[in-house]
Amino acid sequence: MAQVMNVGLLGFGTVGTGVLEIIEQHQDKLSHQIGAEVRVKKILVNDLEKDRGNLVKPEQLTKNASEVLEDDEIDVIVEVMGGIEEARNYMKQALLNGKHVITANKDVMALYGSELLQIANEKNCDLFYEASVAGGIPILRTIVEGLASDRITKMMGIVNGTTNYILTQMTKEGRLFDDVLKEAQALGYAEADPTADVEGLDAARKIAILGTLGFSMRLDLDDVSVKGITDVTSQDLKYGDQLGYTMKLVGIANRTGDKVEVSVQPTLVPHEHPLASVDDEFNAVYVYGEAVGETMFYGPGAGKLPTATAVVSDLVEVLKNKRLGVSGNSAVIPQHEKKLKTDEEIHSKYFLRLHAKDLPGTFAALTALFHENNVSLEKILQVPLNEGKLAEIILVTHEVSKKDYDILLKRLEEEEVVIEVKSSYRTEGEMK
Ligand SMILES: NC(=O)C1=CN([C@@H]2O[C@H](COP(=O)(O)OP(=O)(O)OC[C@H]3O[C@@H](n4cnc5c(N)ncnc54)[C@H](OP(=O)(O)O)[C@@H]3O)[C@@H](O)[C@H]2O)C=CC1
Ligand SMILES: N[C@@H](CC=O)C(=O)O
Repeated sequence: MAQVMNVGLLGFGTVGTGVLEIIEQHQDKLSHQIGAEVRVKKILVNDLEKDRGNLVKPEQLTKNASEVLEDDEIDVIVEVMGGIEEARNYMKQALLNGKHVITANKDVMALYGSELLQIANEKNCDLFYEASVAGGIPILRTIVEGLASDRITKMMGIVNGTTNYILTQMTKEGRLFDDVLKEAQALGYAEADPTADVEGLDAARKIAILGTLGFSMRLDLDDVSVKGITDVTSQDLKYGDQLGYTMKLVGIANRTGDKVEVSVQPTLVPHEHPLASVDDEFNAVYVYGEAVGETMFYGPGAGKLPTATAVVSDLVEVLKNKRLGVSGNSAVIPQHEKKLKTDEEIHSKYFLRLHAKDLPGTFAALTALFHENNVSLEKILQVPLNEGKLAEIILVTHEVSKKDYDILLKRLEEEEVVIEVKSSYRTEGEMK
């Protein structure tokens, strides 16, 4: 009789139902790869009364976590319930009980990944989390295994499907932020609380995970400077486009020498850069390695089946390791001490939009300020507003240190001819 591998699911929402569907529909391929039948034995949910069609038998569902975590017949726990403290505790408990764990939870991995990985190592268990970054793109395995021989110096990623969907629909269809967000929620892309998506926190968690693995340096969420897309306006998108840029929420992790910078912000990417054409819920991660040069990985970053594919592929890896009697976490223990760049060491170009009095001398005053603060200009666009009483001025700088740029911004806000600094964005990805 064929061997059976029992799986316990924590959560049966968008991703959880996808996991069950893939296990059932791809059973032939899975059992061929691992030499055993994969069976979902027990599923933890919140609400036993919820209509789940005929996807599961009522006896598979429970509200009692111990029925999943303490079941000796269950070999692997798949955590797809989301949230932080409860999910962390369940994963911890599962590992302490000697069970392998797979999770799609970037919130927990960004905050408590090192604690959980340590327990996994002590207990000789696997802890895999491929689905936690960029949904269906196998980016973590690519960084840890595919590029193991290289020294990665830069990663730039569109790693949040919800915000990419919103920005794409605002840019291409002229739709309103709130309407598109509702649609992204209905499509299952957004987090239970979409604030984490639109405020950039979800992307920050993912870039912290990517940076930790890519630079082999433990990067915490607090190390990531974060700005979301809630202040981005249709005017910003329009003027960005006129100057040759597309707006994206970009996570950046870059390393110079032994120092790194990790950040997430709305960023203007040149139209010709490959990241500019990554639309809707799709994600992409651009990775630069000293030996390999430029690479880019593209695919669906959210949604039921793409995310579940990553989860079930982790499951196959766990079950293969189990048969071989090995565990696979050692490659992810950071090797380097954390060293973060200062604002003087972070360099970028910036897009700046301001309203100024339309008077003789306005430009002289502005350019004097730029000169005093070591900022030189690459592009300028001026649009008259309010019958010529006001000028909308859009500028793109050459590369400047974050320190000098922040001082310039402050000085601009105090300058008499400036009525308001409307917006300011980093621009990244100039093609060499
Ligand atoms: N959706 C996506 O595209 C992606 C999601 N992820 C991550 O995957 C995880 C799951 O996301 P998703 O499937 O969208 O979430 P959903 O909200 O769709 O599903 C959550 C599931 O977990 C159950 N659940 C939640 N809290 C508890 C609890 N305290 N006790 C018991 N059961 C609980 C819910 O039960 P009930 O059904 O009874 O309500 C539901 O079945 C999250 O960590 C998310 O960040 C990662 C990549 C992409
Ligand atoms: N809310 C997330 C889901 C996947 O991680 C996103 O929009 O990318």
